[in-house]
Parts: sequence; C-alpha cells; structure tokens
Amino acid sequence: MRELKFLNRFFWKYRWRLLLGIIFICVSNYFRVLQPQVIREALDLVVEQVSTYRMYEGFELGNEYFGVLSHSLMIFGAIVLLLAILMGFFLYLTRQTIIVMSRLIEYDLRELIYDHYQELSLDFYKRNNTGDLMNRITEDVNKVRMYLGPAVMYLANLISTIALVIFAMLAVSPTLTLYTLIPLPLLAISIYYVSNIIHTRSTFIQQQLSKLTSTAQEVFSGVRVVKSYVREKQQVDYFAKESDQYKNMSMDLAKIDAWFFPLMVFMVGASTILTVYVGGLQVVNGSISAGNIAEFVIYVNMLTWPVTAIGWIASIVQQAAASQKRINEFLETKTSIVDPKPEDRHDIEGEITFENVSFVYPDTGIKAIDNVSFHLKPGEKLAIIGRTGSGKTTIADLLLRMYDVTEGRILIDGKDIREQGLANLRQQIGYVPQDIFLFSDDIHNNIAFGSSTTPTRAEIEEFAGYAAVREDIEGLALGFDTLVGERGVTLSGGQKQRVSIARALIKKPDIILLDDCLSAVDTNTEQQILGYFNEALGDKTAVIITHRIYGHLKFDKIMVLEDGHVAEMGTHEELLANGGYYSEIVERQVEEVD
Ligand SMILES: Nc1ncnc2c1ncn2[C@@H]1O[C@H](COP(=O)(O)OP(=O)(O)OP(=O)(O)O)[C@@H](O)[C@H]1O
Repeated sequence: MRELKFLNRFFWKYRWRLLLGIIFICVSNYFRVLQPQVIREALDLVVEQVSTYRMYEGFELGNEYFGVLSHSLMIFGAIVLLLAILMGFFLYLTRQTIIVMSRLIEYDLRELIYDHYQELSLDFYKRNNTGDLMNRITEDVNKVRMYLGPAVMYLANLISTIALVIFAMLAVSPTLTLYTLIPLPLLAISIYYVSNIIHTRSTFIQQQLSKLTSTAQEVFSGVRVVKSYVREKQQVDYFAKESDQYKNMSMDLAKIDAWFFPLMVFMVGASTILTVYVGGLQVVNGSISAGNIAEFVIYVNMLTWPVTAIGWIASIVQQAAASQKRINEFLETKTSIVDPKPEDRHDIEGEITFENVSFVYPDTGIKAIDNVSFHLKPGEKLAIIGRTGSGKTTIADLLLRMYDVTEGRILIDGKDIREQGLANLRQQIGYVPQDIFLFSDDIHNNIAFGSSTTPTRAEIEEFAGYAAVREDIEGLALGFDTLVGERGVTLSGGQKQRVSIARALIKKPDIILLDDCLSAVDTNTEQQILGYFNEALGDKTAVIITHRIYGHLKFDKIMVLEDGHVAEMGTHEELLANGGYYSEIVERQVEEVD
C-alpha cells in the first residue's frame, strides 16, 4: 500500500472535489435511509387502520375512510418518490465530483509518466521492451484510476451507508440489529475470498491474453517471413494452442464467478429470514411494529451492496498498489544523461574532438569503443569505415550524447559535450540513423518534423529535392500528403532513407551525421545526394558512416575502425598507400564496377 502514497499529492490537488463528493454521497445516503422509515410509517398506518376500515366496510363512512387512507398512502408514495429523486440527484453529483476527479488524476498521471519517458535516455529504452512501456502508461494507469475513482467512491458509500443504516436500526431495536447484522461479516469475508480468487484468475487470463495479442502482432509484422518460409500452419497451431489455454482459463474463471451472486443472495436471504423471525417475535411481544420488519428488510438490502463491495474494493486497491509500484519503478528511474543547461541556445562552429574515448555498454559490458581519438576542424568531413560491429554507430550515439563516454572526452568547439546544453547540442546536429524510422503520418509532416519552425510546402519540396526524393514523392497520387507507415503506403527502403535525409537537412544543422544512410539507394541517386552535400554542406562539419567509398565526396579524413579501436586514419591517398582494410574495399569496389 506504500506505493499508493504517491497518489496523495493528486488527492490534495483535487481536495475540494473529493470533499464535495464525500458530502454528496453522505447526503444521498441520508435520503436513502429515510425511505424505509417512510415505508414503515405507511405500513404501520395500513396495519393499524385496516381493522377500523373493515368495521365500516359497506357503509358510507367506510368509503370515506378508504378515500382518506388511500390519499395518505399516496402522500407516502410521493414522499418515497421525492426521496428517490433527491437521492439520485446527489448520487449524480457524487459521480460528477469523485469520478471526474479520478479522470483528471488519470490525465495528470499519464502526462507525468509520458513526460518522464521522454526525458529518459536511450539505455532505458534498450533495457525495457515497448510492450512494457505501453502497459505501464495504459493498463497500469487504468488500474490506478479504478482506485482513485470507483474504489474511493464505494468506500465513502460503504462507510456512510453502514453508519447511517446501523444508526437508524439501533434507534428501532438494538437486539434485532444484532441478529440482522450477524450474517453480513460472513458475507464480506466470503466475497473477499471469492474476489481474490477471481482477481488471481483474471490476472492469469490477462497475461495469457497479452501473450496471445503479442504472438498475433509479431506474426502480422513478420508476415513476409512467415509466408516465405511457409510456416502458416505452425503459426495457426501455435495460436490455437495458446488460444485454447486462454479458453480453459476463462472457463475456470466463469466457474468461480458463478459463485458470486448465489453467495450474495444466500447471505442476504439468511439475514432476511433472521430479521423476519426475530422481528416477528418482537412484534408479538409488542416491542416493535410490523412496519419495522419491512423497514429492517430494506435496510438489509441496502447494506448488501456496500458490504459486498468490501471485497471488491480490497481487490481494486491491491491491483492499484501493484500497478502503482510498476509505475513508480519507472518514475524513480533517473535519466543517465543529464542536461546541464536546458535553456542554452547557441550556434556552434562544428569543431569535433574525440580525446581517448572509450565506451562500454552498461548492460552487456561490451567494450564497443576503445581509446578513439580524432580531431575535425569546422567544415571538415570524416568518413568512418569498418566491419559490422566495429563500433561505428556507437560513435554516432556518443556524439549525440545518447550515451556518455566511459573514458576520455568528446569536445565540440573545444568544450566537453557533457557541459553543454543537451537540447542545443542535438538541435545543431542533423542525424540520419541507420534504422530509419518514419512516423505514421504524411510525408510533409515527416520531413517537417526535423525543423524547429513550421516549414512551408515550398521548403519541404526544396529539401526533398536535395535528398533526391522529390520526384519519387511527386509520383505518388497524393504527393507530399501521402500517408506513410502502418496507415499508409509503404515506401521503399531507399525512399525512406531519402525522406529521412530531407528531415535531417531541413534542420539546417551545423554538424551532419549520417549513419550508413545511402546503403539502399542506387549509384545515380547517391551521386545526386553527394553532389548536394558537396555544394550545400561545404562549410558544415560532416561525419559519414559508410560501407562504401564515395568518389563524389571528398573526405578530409577517413577513419577505419576495428573492434572499437582506430585501425587506420588518414586521407584517401594515405590509406590507399597503407594497403590495409581501406585499400581492400576500394579494390573490391573498383572490381565490382569493372
Ligand atoms: N545497445 C547496445 N547494448 C549493448 N551492446 C551493444 C549495443 N549496441 C551495440 N552494441 C555492441 O557494440 C558493438 C558495436 O556496435 P555498433 O552498432 O556500434 O557497430 P557498427 O560498426 O555500427 O555495426 P554495423 O555496421 O553493423 O551497423 C557490437 O559488438 C554490438 O553488439
């Protein structure tokens, strides 16, 4: 329950709503408790007056007597109706305050978690899977909301109903109250027990359902692989097996669920029988009226739901505590990359220095970068080449401060990047990652995403032109308004890379960082893009990670990485003369062209 303390700040924020809600529910219950009393009065009136009426029945006076009696009963009926309306009105106000409060807190909480997610560094996202992140912001928040709204409301209802009903019962007959209440704790305990079993089984069902959904989702995403390997039958069998397990679990739940209402009805029945029996004896000895028995039977029914709700509330609170614990785990996670100057905004020249940089991935202990040093003056171009897994992407991640170096320093314009504004640093670097990602939005917005202002269509077209993708886009029926991703068309790998380049270029960055982003484009398009880079990025510092040697782009330095350390470093000519890995790939590329 300690976990739920976190939510007290929200209760405090909306304290007036909460207080009003509690007052409304008490008022509503007050009117509810008056109803049986009015009914008791009406019944007693009938019981008392019916024998007098029988005496005059058939006479003129008898008819008059009947008229007065039915008029009085109608007044009682009208009072009961009025009380029901008042009760309903205040119940409406209760929901408008407490349930609305829970929705507002749900919104605040979700925003808080999402803001926190945005702050967290890449290693957090690598450590936790997307499904888990999604669950905590959706399912877990929903469960916490059940505690904030319905559980709080039913708890207030439970306390006020029990207090008011028992008070009204005691005023009539303490002995009868005692007998009537005997079965209720048993009801509460058994419902609690049944609710717990229901909760445990529901949790397993939920987990099985998630497994089922993610299995289906994975098969849908990998449908190409499934089909090309003709694995449809295996997938169907596997799904059927999991689905069968889900069905069995649901059946088990239905069995225990079926106990819920009979148990409730049985306990209420027991309480009613006791009331009628003990109450009947008391009527005989004259200590209460016949109307009191009816009044008590209504009280018992009134107590049924709140008492049943004890088990339900307990189960909601338990689930909410478990969910809040999971939420707190993430909220307490501190980002490993701290922005020392969030407000910092300055242009940079583009000088980059790596000083004996080493980096070990914290989760795997892999030393991806080992004592790497290089220096680029503003405007210089560096190519990073190396076998797969040699640490090229890690260099890009370190430059963007997705991770902080384990040893050494990275300087931009002579200043350690850990001492510069993080947002400013990233703002000045135009980055095209290796694994291209486009949002499920139109192409215009995907490119505009790179810009801090709202670019015009002409600008978007201009930068799409620089990335040599403009013609491809204009060839689509909806042009730049074409939706991409899950809801739209599927662009080819090369088109996606170029849209992503346009997104980086429109940022007008001081440093450009491209991670193998021309791997899926043909040589002509590559030349077109590089031509633009030569022309427009002339004064920008560029770090280009590649597996190919580009004849069209003149690099000031070429760095060959091997297992995280610098194996070769120099100009094209120097490395060719070296006869190492670089000259090998140049030779291979020349052979391919021949
Ligand atoms: N998030 C990570 N956590 C742990 N280890 C990682 C992570 N990312 C990369 N590595 C490891 O670090 C090493 C360098 O990886 P990196 O992605 O930088 O290589 P690369 O040269 O860019 O490869 P490629 O050319 O295939 O993209 C590899 O051994 C890789 O397994």
